[in-house]
Amino acid sequence: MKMVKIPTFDEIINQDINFIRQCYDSPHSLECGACSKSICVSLVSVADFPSEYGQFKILAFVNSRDNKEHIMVVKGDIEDGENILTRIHSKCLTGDSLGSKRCDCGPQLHTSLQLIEKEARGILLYHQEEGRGIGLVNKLRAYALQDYGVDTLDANVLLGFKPDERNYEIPAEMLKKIGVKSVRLLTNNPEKMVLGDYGIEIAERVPLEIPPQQYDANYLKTKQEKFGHYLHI
Ligand SMILES: Nc1nc2c(ncn2[C@@H]2O[C@H](COP(=O)(O)OP(=O)(O)OP(=O)(O)O)[C@@H](O)[C@H]2O)c(=O)[nH]1
Ligand SMILES: [Zn+2]
Repeated sequence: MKMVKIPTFDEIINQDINFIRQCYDSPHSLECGACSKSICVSLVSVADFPSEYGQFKILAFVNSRDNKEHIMVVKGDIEDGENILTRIHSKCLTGDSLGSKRCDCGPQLHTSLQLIEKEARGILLYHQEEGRGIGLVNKLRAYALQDYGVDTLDANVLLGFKPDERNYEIPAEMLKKIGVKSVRLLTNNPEKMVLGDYGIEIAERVPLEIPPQQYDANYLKTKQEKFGHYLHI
């Protein structure tokens, strides 16, 4: 067997991306005793990520609170950290991976990656908040309630949750970690504009509207009417 020297992860992270070199200087470890913030993230791997949308880098992070894993797909030179086309995509196993027609998540994910590729620069951050933060099983229970005519907001409440349990602290920390200062955020969701409160400037909101289809029309209508999403339907 031909022997090759396998670098350490520190070396891998440092070797070819300048912006990552800067952020990896962070002294904070996974158990972040050193950090005064309520949470911080560590960048733990970077690898090439060729996909059907183009050539990207894929970055892996873990957070200091519960060691949960987070990923980010990065395109192009983002070293200046300014005005970066960014999508914070909340996990949706059913829509992202199984082709669900109950929601617009799958098409939003694919469109985001296409737009980032077209611009030759940008970030897709995959936010580990399945079902608006209630988890997969509870989302599927919410679906069952919706099958009896309850809308997505009321279904969450009937299950004992807030209408939306997500927050954007970890995404903001991940973006700061790689030197991002301002973003052009791909979203229709006014709640995501809170990113500004966590120290990431939102230079612009870029709409990401997917036309309603047979099975997601009510879901999108509820997003517009009850969650205040900027949708034109
Ligand atoms: N609780 C619950 N979550 C859902 C339901 N349908 C989709 N989701 C989740 O909703 C999340 C997407 O959030 P949305 O509020 O639809 O949209 P958004 O990502 O906040 O807004 P955009 O940035 O405009 O896409 C994903 O995590 C999905 O898994 C549902 O009926 N109930
Ligand atoms: Zn979805």
